[in-house]
Amino acid sequence: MKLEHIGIAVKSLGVSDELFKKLLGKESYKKETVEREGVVTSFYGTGESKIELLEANNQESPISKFIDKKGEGIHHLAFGVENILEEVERLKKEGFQFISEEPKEGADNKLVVFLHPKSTNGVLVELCQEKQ
Ligand SMILES: CC[C@@H](C(=O)O)C(=O)SCCNC(=O)CCNC(=O)[C@H](O)C(C)(C)COP(=O)(O)OP(=O)(O)OC[C@H]1O[C@@H](n2cnc3c(N)ncnc32)[C@H](O)[C@@H]1OP(=O)(O)O
Ligand SMILES: [Co+2]
Repeated sequence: MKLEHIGIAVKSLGVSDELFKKLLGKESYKKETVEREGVVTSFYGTGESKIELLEANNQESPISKFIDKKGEGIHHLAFGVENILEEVERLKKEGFQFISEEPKEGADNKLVVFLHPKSTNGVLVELCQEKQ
């Protein structure tokens, strides 16, 4: 597995895009809304991995809840896999708990699933596979 992206919960993409543009010395290469997750995303390439900024677009969004409880900051780690269904089966056998085992459409042309942070040392983990 490779670290594909780090998801960062932000209150305002307008503000945080300015900050990350200054920090990384480059523009976001893509902005995409994923309605099902209640998020607007903005991506930055950083070598082999990416930074995914996440702003909530409604009050029920996981990002709204996260920011209300913990404030802005690292929200999840995403690992890129070749075959997401095989990885789900492998990790289930290892005792990990999934929020949902069925891969769903994520951002940036990916299928995604999430492991529950309670089974991964308090860190929300996403698995993602490039869509064919
Ligand atoms: C853009 C698409 C995609 C991509 O392509 O990259 C994305 O990245 S989408 C990102 C947003 N989507 C998600 O986060 C989906 C998965 N998350 C969830 O299903 C939920 O957020 C959750 C993890 C199941 C928590 O939901 P819920 O139980 O309703 O919220 P609570 O606020 O009650 O939290 C329960 C418990 O979990 C802790 N928690 C919540 N979020 C995180 C987190 N990101 N990292 C670590 N821990 C988290 C929360 O603190 C609570 O803990 P306790 O207080 O100890 O019970
Ligand atoms: Co993500």
